[in-house]
Amino acid sequence: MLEINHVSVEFASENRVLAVDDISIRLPDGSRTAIVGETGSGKSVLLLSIVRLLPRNAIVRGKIELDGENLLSADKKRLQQVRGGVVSYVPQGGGASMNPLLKVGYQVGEPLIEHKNYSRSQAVEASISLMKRFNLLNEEKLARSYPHTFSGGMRQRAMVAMGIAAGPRIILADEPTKGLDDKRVRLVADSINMLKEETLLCVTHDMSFAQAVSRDICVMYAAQQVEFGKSEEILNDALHPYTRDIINAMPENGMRYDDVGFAPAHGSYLNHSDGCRYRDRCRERSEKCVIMPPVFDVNGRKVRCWKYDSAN
Ligand SMILES: Nc1ncnc2c1ncn2[C@@H]1O[C@H](COP(=O)(O)OP(=O)(O)OP(=O)(O)O)[C@@H](O)[C@H]1O
Ligand code: NI
Repeated sequence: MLEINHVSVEFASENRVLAVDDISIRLPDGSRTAIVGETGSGKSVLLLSIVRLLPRNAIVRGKIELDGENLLSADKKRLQQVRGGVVSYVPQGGGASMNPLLKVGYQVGEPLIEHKNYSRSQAVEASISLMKRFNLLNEEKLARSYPHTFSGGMRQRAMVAMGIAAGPRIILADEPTKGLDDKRVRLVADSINMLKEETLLCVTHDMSFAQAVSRDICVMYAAQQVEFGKSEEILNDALHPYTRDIINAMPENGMRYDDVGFAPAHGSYLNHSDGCRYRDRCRERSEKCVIMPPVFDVNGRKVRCWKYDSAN
């Protein structure tokens, strides 16, 4: 079980930026959660905080517990064991983060050398069978090729294969479908859905992809969690006005994502005194929204919106 408990991340640059504001998500073993939200909402920073890969000017508060062990206080050696071995992180922009100078077979198998003491040739063997699991086709040849000979979609899938090579229990994937066409998005979704037992936490811009790979959805807006619940319920009946807006913006609903608008200027929300951050864009705002709403529980759904204040 991975538990993100009241986690906040602030960057101590000239202008302080609160990139993640008091996020709590429980990830029981085998759970599949998608984090959705627009550019700058703090999705990547949240994933990076779990594997402790944030730059040094980041101040992380709260707790991130792996079976009760707080990863925020783990030492370097322990983190090395956890990363790749227990929790694997598939970075954003799959292809771009592959090393252009190393053959794909070696790169995909590298976590096995690092965490399972495989020899180089054993690791390449294993990576070929992993790539077969992901139907990359011509896997032996691919293993001997350099990343630039892969298409974007193949690289993404090779990255996911690399992420699971050492058999981690928890997979964190950042935008594994970024820049891919619909067909390739489906291929990545299929690859991810082949993983049955692992816990998945996947960041995406794409609601349809979130629906395809997750059972729970966490919606982030301006560093906060605004809605959390079962994917099916959220897609059928979104409660937060922002969630509703992004669902209406799904291509099949005839609107483009960008039409929804943009998040407020970053760093402008270091405190809660400005009220609900979605207020200016919200079609359902009321006088109460000048006060920051807390997270309300609506039949198991968590929603940060005054509309669901049962004291009303
Ligand atoms: N090293 C850093 N120093 C200062 N601010 C940062 C740093 N890294 C990220 N931020 C800020 O933190 C906020 C959240 O960024 P983050 O990358 O998590 O957004 P995101 O939701 O992943 O967006 P995208 O969908 O574009 O990937 C942004 O305002 C960003 O500018
Ligand atoms: Ni990101």
